[in-house]
Formats: sequence, C-alpha cells, structure tokens
Amino acid sequence: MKKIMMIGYGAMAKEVLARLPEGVEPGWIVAREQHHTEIAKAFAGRVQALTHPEQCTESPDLVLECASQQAVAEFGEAVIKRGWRLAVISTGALADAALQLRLQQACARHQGRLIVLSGAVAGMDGLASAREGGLESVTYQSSKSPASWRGSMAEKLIDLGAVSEAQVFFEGSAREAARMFPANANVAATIALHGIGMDATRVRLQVDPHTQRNTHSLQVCGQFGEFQIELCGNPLASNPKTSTLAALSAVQACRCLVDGGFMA
Ligand SMILES: NC(=O)C1=CN([C@@H]2O[C@H](COP(=O)(O)OP(=O)(O)OC[C@H]3O[C@@H](n4cnc5c(N)ncnc54)[C@H](O)[C@@H]3O)[C@@H](O)[C@H]2O)C=CC1
Ligand SMILES: O=C([O-])CC(=O)C(=O)O
Repeated sequence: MKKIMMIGYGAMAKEVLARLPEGVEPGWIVAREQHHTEIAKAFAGRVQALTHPEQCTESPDLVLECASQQAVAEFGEAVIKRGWRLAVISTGALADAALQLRLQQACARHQGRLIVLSGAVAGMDGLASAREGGLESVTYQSSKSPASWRGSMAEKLIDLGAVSEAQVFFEGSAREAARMFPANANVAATIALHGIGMDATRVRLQVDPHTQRNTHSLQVCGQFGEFQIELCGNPLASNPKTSTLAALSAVQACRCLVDGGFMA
C-alpha cells in the first residue's frame, strides 16, 4: 500500500481523497487546526492530522499539495529537504523567483523532487517539447463565470454583478496573473513553467456571465509550428473557482505510484 501526505483539506483535497486509486491511501493530512476534528471523524482515526509536514515520523510515498500558494511557500522546502517527492497544484507559488530557486536548490542538495501537476489545463507535454525548438509566443486566456471570480482581485477591476457580456478585465504576464489571482490563475504559471517563462507568457483573464465552465485557451507559436488548445472544464460543485480536471491530475499522479506509470 502506498501512503500519501495531503497538504490542505478543502474542495480539491476532498475530491482527490474520494477518488484515490486502489493501492493508495492517505496517511497524513496537513491542515489548519480547525479541520483536525473533521479529519479524525472522516477517517475514523486512520489518518493523522498535522499542522506541519515535519511532524510526520515516517516517509510518505508522495506529498500532494492541494492547499494554496502560501502552503507551498510555508512547507515546500521542509518537504523537499527530507528527500520526499512534492507534487504541487498551487503552481503560482513559483512566480516567486526566490522561492522557486530555494525549492530547486533543495531538490539538488537533498534528492527531493518537485513535480508541477498539469492541473486544469492540457497540452503541457507538447508545450515542453515545443520549447526545445524555440518558442516565439505563448498566450493564455482564462474565462470563468462571475461566481468563479468572486473574492478575488477581479472585484476591484470590474463590477462582476453588472457584466452582461464576456469581458476581459486583466492583461499581463503569467507572473503578475499568478500573484494577483492566487486562487484562479495557477494555470498561467503552469503554462509559463512548461513554456517561455513567467514574464514572456501573455495572459488574459475574462469574466463570462453566460458560462458555468472554466475555459482555458492556449495559443503557442514556435519553430515547430503552432497549436491552439481550448479546454472547457466543469468546476467542482464545492468550489466554482476550481476545475474538476485539476483534482483529476492529482489523482493521476497517485495512480502512477501503483502502476509504475510516468509522472509528469
Ligand atoms: N494548477 C491548477 O490548475 C489549479 C490550481 N488550483 C489551486 O489548488 C488549491 C486548492 O484548491 P481548492 O481546494 O479548490 O481551494 P479551497 O479554498 O477549497 O481549499 C484550500 C484548503 O487548503 C487549506 N490551506 C490553505 N493554505 C494552507 C496552509 N498554509 N496550511 C494548511 N492548510 C491550508 C485551506 O484551509 C482550505 O481548506 C488552490 O491554491 C487553488 O488555487 C485550483 C484549480 C486549478
Ligand atoms: O481550476 C481552474 O480552472 C484554474 C484555476 O483555478 C487556477 O488556474 O488556479
């Protein structure tokens, strides 16, 4: 049996835990203290609730971050320094160049591993391949419902209750998008990390009052030619900001632990 450590106990973490493949079980969940009683009840004491990964006295087969950019900053280095494998979904944390460097250095020094999950988007394999030949431009647009943008910086840039047509309210780099919209624009960072980087990747964020879905459009031009991808993702019922596919990418990483498959 493979044992994972989950960081976070929100919408995505619960979805992933509910879909864990046979042969994988949670051993530890790092969560805020107010969730510890809920965790004890949900797993009848079989899972240890922790406030920090360092409280774990064994070695998880995989540490899965499904929490926040802040959690990556808070715990990432400690996890990697123990030589563990850390798969992150809050990839926008790596828009902090100093943090990215610290995590990379920790990997090199301690034989740990940092895995960038593909999350809510597809095509990261092709984008990474295209980079080998040289990329000219990478443009990403995210389009979501007003409900998906509530509670984010979008509320300062546009009146979400008053939009009657799809409207772009932010244009900038992946680095800016990931830092300004930590719960909504991790995909921008994921694309940047597989492609031409945080500053050269162009990002547009749109609110569309006529959709319930999270649509990710990617346009890539380079020496290889060009490709476009449009992915219309169903959000999780428990969090309209978060696409179901993002949770499934974490489930797939867990499946690789048991079937020996390739973990991107
Ligand atoms: N890469 C991608 O394609 C995607 C990434 N995401 C990101 O995944 C993460 C999880 O998403 P959801 O579960 O939907 O969010 P959520 O808000 O439903 O749950 C997050 C949970 O993590 C916990 N948490 C946050 N920081 C923590 C910390 N430092 N220590 C312990 N617990 C902490 C919160 O208390 C909360 O329970 C978010 O950062 C989100 O932006 C979401 C969708 C797609
Ligand atoms: O789930 C999505 O559609 C994308 C998302 O929240 C993110 O990029 O952070």
